[in-house]
Amino acid sequence: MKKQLVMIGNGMAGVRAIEEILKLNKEEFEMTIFGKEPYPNYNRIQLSHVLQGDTTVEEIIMNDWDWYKENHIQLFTNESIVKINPENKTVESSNGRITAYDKLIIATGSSPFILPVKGAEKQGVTGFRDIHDCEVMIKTAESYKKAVVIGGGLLGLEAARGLIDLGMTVDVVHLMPHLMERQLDPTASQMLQRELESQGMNFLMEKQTEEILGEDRVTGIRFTDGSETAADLVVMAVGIKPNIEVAAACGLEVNRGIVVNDYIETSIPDIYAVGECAEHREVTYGLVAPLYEQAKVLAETIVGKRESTYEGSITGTQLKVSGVDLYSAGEIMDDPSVKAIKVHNEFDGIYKKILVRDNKIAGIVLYGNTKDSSKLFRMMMGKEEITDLTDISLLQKAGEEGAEDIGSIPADEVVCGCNGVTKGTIVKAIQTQGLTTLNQVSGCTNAGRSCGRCKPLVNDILMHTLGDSFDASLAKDSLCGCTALSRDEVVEEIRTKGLTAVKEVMNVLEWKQEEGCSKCRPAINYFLGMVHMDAYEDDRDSRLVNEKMHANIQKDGTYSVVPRMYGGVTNAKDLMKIAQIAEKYNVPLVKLTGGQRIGLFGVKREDLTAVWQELDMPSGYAYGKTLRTVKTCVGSQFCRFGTQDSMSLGMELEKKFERLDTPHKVKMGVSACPRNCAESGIKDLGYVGIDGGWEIYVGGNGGTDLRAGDLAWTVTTEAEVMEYSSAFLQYYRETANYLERTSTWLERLGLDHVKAHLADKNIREKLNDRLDQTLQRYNEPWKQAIEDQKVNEKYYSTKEVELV
Ligand SMILES: Cc1cc2nc3c(=O)[nH]c(=O)nc-3n(C[C@H](O)[C@H](O)[C@H](O)COP(=O)(O)OP(=O)(O)OC[C@H]3O[C@@H](n4cnc5c(N)ncnc54)[C@H](O)[C@@H]3O)c2cc1C
Ligand SMILES: NC(=O)c1ccc[n+]([C@@H]2O[C@H](COP(=O)([O-])OP(=O)(O)OC[C@H]3O[C@@H](n4cnc5c(N)ncnc54)[C@H](O)[C@@H]3O)[C@@H](O)[C@H]2O)c1
Ligand code: SF4
Ligand code: FES
Repeated sequence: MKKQLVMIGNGMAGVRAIEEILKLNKEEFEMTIFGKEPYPNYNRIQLSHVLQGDTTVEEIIMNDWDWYKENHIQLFTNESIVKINPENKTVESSNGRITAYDKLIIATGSSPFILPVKGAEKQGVTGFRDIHDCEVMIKTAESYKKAVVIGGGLLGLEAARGLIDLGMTVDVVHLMPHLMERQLDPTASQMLQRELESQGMNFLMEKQTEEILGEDRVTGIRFTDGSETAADLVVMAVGIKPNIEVAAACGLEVNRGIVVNDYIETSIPDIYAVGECAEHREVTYGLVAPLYEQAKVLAETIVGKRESTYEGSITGTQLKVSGVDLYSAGEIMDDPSVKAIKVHNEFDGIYKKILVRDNKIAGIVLYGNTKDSSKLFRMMMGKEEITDLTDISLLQKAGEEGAEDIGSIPADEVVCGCNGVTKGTIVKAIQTQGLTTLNQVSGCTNAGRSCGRCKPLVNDILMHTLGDSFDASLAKDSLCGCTALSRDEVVEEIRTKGLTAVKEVMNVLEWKQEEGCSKCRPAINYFLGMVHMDAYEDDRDSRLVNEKMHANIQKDGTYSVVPRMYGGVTNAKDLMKIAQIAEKYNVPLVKLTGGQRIGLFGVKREDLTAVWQELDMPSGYAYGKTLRTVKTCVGSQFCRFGTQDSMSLGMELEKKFERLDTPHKVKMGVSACPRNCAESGIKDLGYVGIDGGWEIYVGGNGGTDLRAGDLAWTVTTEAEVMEYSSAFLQYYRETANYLERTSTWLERLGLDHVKAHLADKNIREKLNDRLDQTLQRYNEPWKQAIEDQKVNEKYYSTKEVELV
């Protein structure tokens, strides 16, 4: 009979230990896992990205329900273990279920530390630890405006960034004079604070919370100095405490965590503790890298190998906030026992500090450029002598950029810090197992499976190792958790099997979830339209919510109305009409948008159809994955510098491409001279007039991932502008991942590749033809709502609309 292995906790460290055990011996145990949360194993680290709106809960599931079935693991979710009985080797669950074990792993993780202040139990006070907390914050942000995050550590700052992204105003309350004082020295900390302030965070430093104010629900916070701040939501991010209660109650030796030895054994035979709940050599850890090391050792211990021991870890930290690049490891503070090598370039916002003791690196703090982090960490961990190195070779010149030279990275350098995976391991896996995609490399080596920061580098190693045989188009990432098929495979199946409807695609291609998810439904609808061109009937209900409504939902549940104004040009008649409607419907805000349009903000859902009917103007698609706006300068018609007629080209472009579905939003700019008043350099397609023609720039982006467009073509006529633009857009439509901007798409395929492909006149013509055919299928969306009562009722009556 197989031995019974029971695990308490279904989190990151515990399930990693199970994976390691399965790798060593699939047959030895019958496994049962109890998890307090109602989900299969998910990537807790990515909750910050869920909150920041970069990913969804579905996408962060690491081992789905099928994985447990396939590995014959009995999983009880929503069921906590309340008691361990070491005498008769059983555990008891919150449902009263008694389960016997031969070996028991405790992997209960930690809970957020909630400050024991008056009012901490009020509604609107939460920690940030699990999917539920994340959902509470997202929901709160729908109806409330002001959040206060207590704690300026890693978690607090990532939470604050997410809450800003959700539209809330955020105060971060911090006890100490400097943020992240355990990871950064004051210089780096101040640089971080300045950056975060520029992103909209407000800091209340050196404040100690005394009381959470409000009746049932929080309304504010009072500090010990008597000052107060208002709050609709309070997120406590002041550290964590290991979950040790059940372990302590059964007589296990506990301190801050459950005490384990170098084999990850507790004080009672056949009971083990791993992860944040475990304490090893008086240290508990709160990052996955050391926990995964523990998991590996534990697996060997449990299968009786007992070869490796866990010796403790030094950890490196990074913050997952876009626009912030920082890294720290080891010691951080200058003191008489260490010498520091520092580079501080205030112009480029770069700070690098290495602390050296006895000619060996003792600590690293990097801000603004963390390219050297792996190299320095390896040197620190290997206790390398640095006597022969110059300061410059240790710390590359601040601000020095350039592509990573993959060939020069030594094989033993750790590429994925979370999972301790070296370049050598990745290269070997690619070569020996014939891997061709990032997903496969992650699956085999674990690299990239946790915080995800190393993924670009792992991908570069993949490309470098495969050399000429690397084919970007083959690089396979599955479309979403509902299918193992990649984007390209789904598109191919649509073409070859002649699939014509979203549901049909999901049925025929055996989607794991019958209804799909918010990631795949809009993508499939887009692919179907792209493949079948004018023959496809759009599935409106599969679209993202703003597209489904043909209006952007605002944070208070009202909508915006942005009529089309070709090239940003309007006239007195339209302006009067807009003004009258704004007055008639009490529109609270009339504002010029960044794309030179007039937006009416705060329109009630039930007024939308009437507003559009009275406007009698085309929709500006300010909400869509489509051409948004073509921004133009006044150009040769009025400006004395203008060499070309930018307004007329802008209007022509906008009239041609309006309503076209694209993988992501597309913006254009037309400037009539290189002074570039229409900011053509940061548009997906930007045009700059020069003597005798136009320069066409592609792949620019003025948003979060700022990118200057690349000059792709210089042409002489407007007809050529239209031909190249159509070809470029259609090639992007046909090859980009859904929700991939032209900037990332272009970086992925490479400018040279795109230019070479479109250099062929024949190819350009075919792309133009397919785009023209597709354009024939679009109608003015508001006309349909105005004319069709059913559509009007379905989407614009005051009944709740199901959000995708
Ligand atoms: C928002 C956020 C961002 C993070 N970002 C990073 C990062 O960038 N890098 C990094 O390295 N780390 C990060 N971390 C920390 C990392 O997620 C944790 O270190 C890791 O998840 C700990 O794994 P664990 O298995 O010990 O605990 P957990 O993942 O918390 O798993 C423990 C599980 O046990 C369950 N449980 C507890 N008691 C019982 C019981 N009695 N019965 C049954 N089940 C029980 C819990 O509900 C939980 O599901 C982050 C954490 C958060 C919250
Ligand atoms: N990027 C990452 O690696 C990452 C991201 C999120 C969370 N985490 C992990 O999650 C865990 C929890 O993170 P955390 O930031 O809560 O813990 P933490 O202990 O790292 O930081 C807590 C911060 O709160 C401050 N603080 C303490 N009491 C306070 C008070 N009364 N008022 C104001 N500030 C106070 C502390 O000075 C400290 O800077 C940690 O283990 C962390 O490593 C890691
Ligand atoms: S880009 Fe040149 S032509 Fe256009 S408005 Fe500016 S200065 Fe005038
Ligand atoms: S460094 Fe975090 S997943 Fe690789």
